[in-house]
Amino acid sequence: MNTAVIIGIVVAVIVLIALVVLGVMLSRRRRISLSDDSGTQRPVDGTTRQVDKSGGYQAGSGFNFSQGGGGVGLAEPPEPVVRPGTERTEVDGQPGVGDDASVPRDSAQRGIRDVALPDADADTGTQTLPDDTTETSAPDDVAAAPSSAPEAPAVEPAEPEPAPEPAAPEAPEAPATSEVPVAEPAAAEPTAVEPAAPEAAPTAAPELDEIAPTAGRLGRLRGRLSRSQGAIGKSMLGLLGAGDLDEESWEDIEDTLLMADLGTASTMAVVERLRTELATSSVRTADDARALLKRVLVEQLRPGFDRSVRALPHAGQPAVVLVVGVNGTGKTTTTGKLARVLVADGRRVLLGAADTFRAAAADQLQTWGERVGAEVVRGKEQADPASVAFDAVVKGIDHGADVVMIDTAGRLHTKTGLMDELGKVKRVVEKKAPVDEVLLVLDATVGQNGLTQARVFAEVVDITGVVLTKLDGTAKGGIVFHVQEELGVPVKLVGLGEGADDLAPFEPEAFVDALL
Ligand SMILES: Nc1nc2c(ncn2[C@@H]2O[C@H](COP(=O)(O)OP(=O)(O)OP(=O)(O)O)[C@@H](O)[C@H]2O)c(=O)[nH]1
Repeated sequence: MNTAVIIGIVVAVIVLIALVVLGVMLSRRRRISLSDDSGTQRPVDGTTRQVDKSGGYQAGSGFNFSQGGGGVGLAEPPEPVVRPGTERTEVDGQPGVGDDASVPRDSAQRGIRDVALPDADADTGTQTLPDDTTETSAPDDVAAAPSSAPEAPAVEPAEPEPAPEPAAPEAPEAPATSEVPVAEPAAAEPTAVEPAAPEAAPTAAPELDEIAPTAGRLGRLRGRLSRSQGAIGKSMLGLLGAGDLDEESWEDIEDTLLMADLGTASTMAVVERLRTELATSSVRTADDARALLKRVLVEQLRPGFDRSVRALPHAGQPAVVLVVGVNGTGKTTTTGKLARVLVADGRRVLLGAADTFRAAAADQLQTWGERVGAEVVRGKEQADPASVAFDAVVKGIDHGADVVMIDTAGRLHTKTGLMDELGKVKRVVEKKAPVDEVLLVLDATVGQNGLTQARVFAEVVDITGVVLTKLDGTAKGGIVFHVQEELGVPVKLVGLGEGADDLAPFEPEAFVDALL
């Protein structure tokens, strides 16, 4: 073998080795960039922190957001949702005005015409809204069917014929000025949100609110629970601290819990645990009684539940949050309050005003959006809500929003047509993107009636979390126990006032602390 051949072989070997090394380096670099996109989250307590990529993170005792898309499950899976079955005819205590409760819930439902939507992928990136106002119009087939438009309600919305599922509205090319419609918040200063004005904004940027720190809100708002504090905490501690408990005292304890709306199952479970614990451990002081009661109540609140709100983007798409509930429970207010928290967390939020019955509802949401720097997609009055929700999600995807929150119209759970319409809103949205979170907003002051509502909503749209509002106005904070027990769905957020920052993540320990 001559020298030239040997040199040739050596060169070939070196080139081969170099190629292998290069290949390994390239594959490593690709792996890093792939897993790098969603790992940095900005907690809402004002610090910047790297978190694991498992989806959820704990921002101190602040709000806890996670990714949906099936990646984040419940730490403690809920028991199966209780289906109402024949109980759907239960209408005791329901509002009577215009109520169609006399229509049996299990009677044949009016059909919903399926109209083919464009392929989910086919129009991604091309669909835009017609103009900067972000107002969407009902698809032609909906607009052309005035019989489906409900009468403007005096007390409650009249039951409309469900409109046909809309085809995605054909939208003309958007003008260049609407290229960046989702405000980019200043993530570095989460408590004083300064989103950059969208390029399209023709007027001066609206004055943005300062957002109260989100960490430890439940603790700070504990005074708001004073009414429940008296009804549960003080009464129970008084009874437990009275020394040896005879049967009559145990009955008083039971009554106290029932009156605070814990519901029979939770009341029995709490009493049982207290009896067992008192038989085996000595409770001599008020502190002992408090510690025991706290332990038992916290356990009953299932601390293992995953209460994170699935509002983080995943797979390159925004999270989709649907907010549902009966009239006046606080859906719009909650949507606005939560948008504030998300914006403070550095998220791009887009709000969909799918309440097309009341123009005031969309205006209300628009005001919230302007105050926090979140864009609002709204429809014409009486437009098909499913169409508006669909448009909002399309726009959220097109413009790189992190989360699209859809505020739906209040509807009585006893109204078959309105409940069908809500089911349709979810189905239509899901043709574009999965709905990650369905938050049922329940007014805590209505007590047991809230449970009846919750059962029907759970059946129609598979709720994933409950927001209990107006806990500041009731002595019946025990409804939290009942809702979870009955639905197997976690209470994720609580409303503790009308103020923009009076929304807190629900934390069993802090909640029980506030009660005792
Ligand atoms: N005290 C108190 N009031 C609240 C709370 N949440 C909402 N509200 C008030 O409840 C009222 C109704 O709130 P909305 O957000 O308009 O309710 P909604 O469910 O969107 O109403 P509809 O769209 O008509 O169904 C408003 O006056 C809110 O300020 C809360 O946590 N505490």
